Amino acid sequence: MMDFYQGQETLLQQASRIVDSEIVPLNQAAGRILAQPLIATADAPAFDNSAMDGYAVCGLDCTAWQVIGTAAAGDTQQLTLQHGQAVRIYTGAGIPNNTDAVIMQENTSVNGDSLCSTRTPATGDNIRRRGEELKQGATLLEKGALLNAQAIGLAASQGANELHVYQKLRVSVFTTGDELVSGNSQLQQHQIYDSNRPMLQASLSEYAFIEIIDGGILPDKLDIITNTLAKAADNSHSIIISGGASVGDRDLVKPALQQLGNIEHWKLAIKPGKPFGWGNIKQCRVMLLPGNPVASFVTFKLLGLPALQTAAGRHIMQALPECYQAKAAFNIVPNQQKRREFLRGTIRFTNNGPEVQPLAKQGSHMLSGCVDAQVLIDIPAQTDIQHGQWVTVYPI
Ligand SMILES: Nc1nc2c(c(=O)[nH]1)N[C@H]1C(S)=C(S)[C@@H](COP(=O)(O)OP(=O)(O)OC[C@H]3O[C@@H](n4cnc5c(N)ncnc54)[C@H](O)[C@@H]3O)O[C@H]1N2
Ligand code: MOO
Repeated sequence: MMDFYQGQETLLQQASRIVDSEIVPLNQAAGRILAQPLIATADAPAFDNSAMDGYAVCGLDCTAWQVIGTAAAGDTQQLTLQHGQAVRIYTGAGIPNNTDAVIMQENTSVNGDSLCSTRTPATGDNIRRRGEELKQGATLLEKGALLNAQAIGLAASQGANELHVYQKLRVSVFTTGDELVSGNSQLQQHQIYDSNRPMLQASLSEYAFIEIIDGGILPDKLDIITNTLAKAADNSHSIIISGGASVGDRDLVKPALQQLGNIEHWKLAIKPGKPFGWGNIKQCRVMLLPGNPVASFVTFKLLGLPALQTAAGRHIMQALPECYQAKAAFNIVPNQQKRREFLRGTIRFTNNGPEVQPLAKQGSHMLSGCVDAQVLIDIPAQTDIQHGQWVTVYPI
C-alpha cells in the first residue's frame, strides 16, 4: 500500500488546474486566489515622509534651529528648509527639501520659534525613504496567492480597486449509502443520519474560492451513482464523494468511476482512511473518501482539501497542510500498527514547548472523539513513540 506522503504528493502533482480567471472588485476579492501577479504601480513609500511626530531640521552641526512652519500628514505643499531652520512635522507628513533628520518631539525643547535637541541627531533619523519598502515594478503578490486580509490591504495600498482572480472552483459533494438519512427525516431501523455531507460542506464553506454544490445522498445502486456522477462531472471542477469506497459488494463508487473515467489510485497506508482514492471523469477530478466519518474528515483535511486548493490555483507548497513539531506526552511501545496513523489529539503549551496528547475514542466511526481535537498526530507505521519524543502534528 502506498504511504500517505507519497500519496499526497502524487495526488497534488496530478491535480492540474482547470479553472478560468475573472476580474472582481477589491471588496469582493477576500479569500479568492490571484490569477496574475500583482505588480507595484508606485514606490512604497511613495514619498519621503516622517516616521515620528517631531521636527524636521536642516544642519546637524547647529545647536538650535528656527521653526519656520508646520508639515502635517496630507498637506500637499512641499516645504524647503535652509541651514539652521526646522519645521514642526507629524508622522506621515512629506519631508521638506534639505531635511537632514527628524528629531522626535520627546527629544526637543522649544522656546518661542527656537528649537533645541536634547540628543544629537544623525543623518536620516526618523525619515521613511521613498521606495525603501518596495520599488515600482516589484511583485507585490505572486500568482496563486490567497487573498487574505493583509494581501487585500497591500493591494489597496497601491490603489488597486479590482483584482484578477481564478473563478471559484465548483465542488460537488455527495455521500452514498442506503443506510443514510438526512437530518430532516425519520430514522427506520438500522438507518443513520448522514454526518459526512454536512461536515464536508461546513469545512468547504470556509473557503471563498470554492463554490459548493450539494449533491445529496446517493443510494447503493450502480446505475444511479453512475448517472449522477456523470452529470455532476459536466457541472463541476471536482467531485467529493464519501462512502462506498471500500471492498464490499455495495461499495459501488469505484465501479462507477471506472465506467465513467479512470481511477488514478486507490488505497493508502493510513489509519483512518485506508480506502481513500482518486480518479477523473473527463476534466473533473473525483476524490473517494471513506464512509467512516473520522476517516472521511481526516482524509479530507490532509488530502482532499490540499488537492482542491491546487485545482483552484494555489501552489502546491501553499496548499499542503501546515504542521509543526510537538513533544509526545504518551508512549506507543511497541507500535505494531502497519499503517501510518493520524491520532486526534490536544496540545498543551508548556515551558518545554508544545506537548501533545491523544484523545480517548480513536475509532474511525467516533466523531465525538474528534470534536475536541486540535491536531492530528502523525504516528509513522511500526515506529515506537517514546514519551518526550518530537512528533509531527497537523492543526485542524
Ligand atoms: N473487508 C473490509 N472491510 C472494510 C475495509 C477493508 O479493508 N476490508 N476497510 C474498512 C475501512 S478502513 C473503512 S474506513 C471503511 C470504509 O468503507 P467505505 O468507504 O466503503 O464506507 P461505507 O462502507 O459506505 O461506510 C463505512 C461506515 O461509515 C458509515 N457511514 C458511511 N457514510 C456515512 C455518512 N455520510 N455519515 C455517517 N456515517 C456514514 C457507514 O454506515 C459504515 O458504518 O470500510 C471498512 N471495511
Ligand atoms: O480507514 Mo478506516 O477508517 O481505518 O476505519
